Amino acid sequence: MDPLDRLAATIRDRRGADPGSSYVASLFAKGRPKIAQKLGEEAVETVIAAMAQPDKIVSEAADLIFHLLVLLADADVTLDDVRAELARREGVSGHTEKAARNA
Ligand SMILES: N=c1c2ncn([C@@H]3O[C@H](COP(=O)(O)OP(=O)(O)OP(=O)(O)O)[C@@H](O)[C@H]3O)c2ncn1[C@@H]1O[C@H](COP(=O)(O)O)[C@@H](O)[C@H]1O
Repeated sequence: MDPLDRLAATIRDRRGADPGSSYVASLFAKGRPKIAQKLGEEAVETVIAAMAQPDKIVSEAADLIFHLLVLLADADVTLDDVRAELARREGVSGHTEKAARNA
């Protein structure tokens, strides 16, 4: 199994686990606003790394993706849902999509 799918499955399995022994369960227990806040913080940290600390980009991107997976699980959205959306967009330039939206 792809490591991302494995991580997503682990995160799903943490629903209802003990928040004292699982960081993911502690995020679920705090609720979506806290999960969304953490995702935003990790996004900002990734941006800062990109601009000023390029050696930290990989680690910050991993934190970002991890917290995105927690948010997706909390919202009952699967990686396959996201893959399907990306596949739907495949081959459509962002410029073309924007022009169609604004027409
Ligand atoms: N990939 C990760 C992962 N990446 C980052 N983190 C944690 O995410 C947290 C966020 O970083 P911060 O510096 O913002 O943490 P913090 O200051 O403690 O957070 P707050 O006090 O602000 O809530 C840290 O505690 C990291 O350890 C992760 N925690 C867990 N995983 C994976 O999730 C699995 C399940 O984890 P548990 O639920 O803890 O068993 C693990 O086996 C790992 O595979």
